[in-house]
Amino acid sequence: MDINTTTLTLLLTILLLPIPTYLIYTRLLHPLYLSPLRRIPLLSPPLSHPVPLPAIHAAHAHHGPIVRLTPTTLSLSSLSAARTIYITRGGFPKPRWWVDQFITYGVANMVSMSGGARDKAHAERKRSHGAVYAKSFLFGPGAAGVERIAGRVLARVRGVLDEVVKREDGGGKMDVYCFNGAASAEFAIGYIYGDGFGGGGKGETDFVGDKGRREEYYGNHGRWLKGEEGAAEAEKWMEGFGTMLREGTERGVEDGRSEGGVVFRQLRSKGIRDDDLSSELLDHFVASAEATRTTLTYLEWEVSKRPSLRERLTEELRSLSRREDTDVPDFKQLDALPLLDAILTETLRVYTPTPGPQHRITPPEGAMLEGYFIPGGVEVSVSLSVLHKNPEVFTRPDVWDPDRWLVDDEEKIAEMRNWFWAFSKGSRICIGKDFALIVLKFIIDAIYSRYETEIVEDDNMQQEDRFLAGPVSEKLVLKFKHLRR
Ligand code: HEM
Repeated sequence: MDINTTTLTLLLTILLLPIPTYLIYTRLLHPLYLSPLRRIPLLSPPLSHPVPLPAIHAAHAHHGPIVRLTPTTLSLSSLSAARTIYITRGGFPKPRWWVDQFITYGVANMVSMSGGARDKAHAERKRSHGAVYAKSFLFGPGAAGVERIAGRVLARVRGVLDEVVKREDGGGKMDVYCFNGAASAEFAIGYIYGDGFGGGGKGETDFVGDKGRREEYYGNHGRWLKGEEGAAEAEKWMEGFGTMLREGTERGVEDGRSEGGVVFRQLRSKGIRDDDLSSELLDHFVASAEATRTTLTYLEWEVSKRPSLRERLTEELRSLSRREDTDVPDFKQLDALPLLDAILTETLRVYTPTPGPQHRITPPEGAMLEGYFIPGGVEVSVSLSVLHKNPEVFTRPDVWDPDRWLVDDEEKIAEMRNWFWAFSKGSRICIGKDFALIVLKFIIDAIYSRYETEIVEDDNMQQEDRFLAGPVSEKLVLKFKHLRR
């Protein structure tokens, strides 16, 4: 060995030695002997972040209510841990890497704020929405506006479905995934931005009637949410779309053509303007356009497999009183229908639109979880579908069975409701929960009070493993047939 080779070997050893040392320390010594979390079972073999949802389910089935998914991140599955993490004293904040993914226009909106007991900005932003999404408003002072939007949107939904049924070539067949999104998106546009949109005129949205328009929107929406190739351009497109809606609404208000949507007016009254306003409103719109289409699509899929359940649902829907001019049902009655509510709740339980980990970080003073002291700054989460598939609470948890919500046992129903977290709970509870539920019920009524549905194509209907989890195929083809009145 000459001097050059020796020097080179020495140099390489000095340079490369830290790598195995680092790996041995972080993968072996620290997690096994030094970490304050070392007594908590560690997923084996260790997977890297993010851990697939099926592996999280399996880890809890094997190790119980607390498990280390990676040496430094914890998953929990008990109701008491969920309450500590998300509810008690405002819950824990979200980690920075997580909220940063939801920033649009370079400004933090409600979703992209950390939250938790110390984040006054999040609490303030949530308060600035006032009561506009609360059930007491939607069913009280806001009811006339909701009914007006329902009359317009549902007439279009029925119009498109009637066309589909009549069409000789298609024989009643339609891919409903995108269409479902369009129907709920139109409700959201009306409520958030106002009646000036969705009329089908120039510059308006008409997602229900205009297939090209909704496909253009959902193409960008999907690429952006999934972070796929082209995500940066898609984000720009989405921001342009949000600005177009916000500025169009402002112009409509200025020249007296529109009074602006309920949410737009509320946020403007709190001084929220420009990109800040665009960002907040766009976020609500995206939430409406995504989570509701997942729910509607799985609901239609399950109902289409069960003709006798569909008959029960139709009978229930046909018992409603309706407005003669618009056919919109009385929505207090609609909201109180037991079978409809059971079918919707069961769909949200089994096919939770956000089934995976709801990431949080322990506060600086640390916290007790499942009998362990967890120091501050540790990433913890509960996966909503892990709560929803607890076999001790939900018998045969993977089976979609709406009748489980109709048993004559108040205690059992209360227990299941406690474990039902589709909209999360605590300070980060979905602000659009009651709006989403009534919109979904309106659309289900527009379909199943008039049509029966049959499955034509349902390949790859399993949920994607991502935060907003629709069907892998992004497609469900149904055949619609008119029911006799
Ligand atoms: C089936 C429909 C829906 C489901 C299952 C759903 C579910 C959720 C969940 C689980 C969260 C908590 C997320 C987290 O903590 O990171 C959330 C938050 C949120 N949702 Fe929804 N959502 C739905 C529809 C809607 C609609 C229609 C809107 C608006 C009109 C909306 C607006 C929001 C907003 C703004 C937040 C953030 C709240 C906060 O940061 O405090 N969602 N939603």
